Amino acid sequence: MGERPDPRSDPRIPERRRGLRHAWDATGYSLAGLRRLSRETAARMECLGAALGAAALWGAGASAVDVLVAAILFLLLLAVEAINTALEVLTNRVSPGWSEDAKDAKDLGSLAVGLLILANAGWVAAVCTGLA
Ligand SMILES: Nc1ncnc2c1ncn2[C@@H]1O[C@H](COP(=O)(O)OP(=O)(O)OP(=O)(O)O)[C@@H](O)[C@H]1O
Repeated sequence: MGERPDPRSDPRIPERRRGLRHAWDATGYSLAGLRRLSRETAARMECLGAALGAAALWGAGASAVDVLVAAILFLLLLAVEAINTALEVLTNRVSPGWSEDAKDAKDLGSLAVGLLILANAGWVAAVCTGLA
């Protein structure tokens, strides 16, 4: 069996640095991820939903704690959407044709996002109706 080429020898992959420089680099990579996520229609729709939810919470006179919980749930949704997008990108790369595994991977990622959308909508509905 032939040896695999070391991907780190590709000059487009930045070298790993240590300490504060590592944290600085990681922040840059996260911002690059945010730019990539902003190209996803689903992420844009979720931001629109968050804006509508914020308006509903404001109209219902939600407390600061209610708004904090809603904000944390929304950040969790964006985080899972980012991981789902990464999963889709990798799935398309590994399995460009139809496969049961690709279907499972994408459907499960979709389920994770769907559950968090339910949690977000449920929380806003509970606050607005006085249940929470
Ligand atoms: N390679 C594949 N093999 C089998 N089924 C697939 C494959 N690609 C997609 N699917 C099926 O099609 C569905 C939609 O896939 P798609 O890639 O369009 O994702 P999506 O959830 O619409 O993503 P997005 O709209 O965020 O890009 C998947 O959930 C899966 O059921």
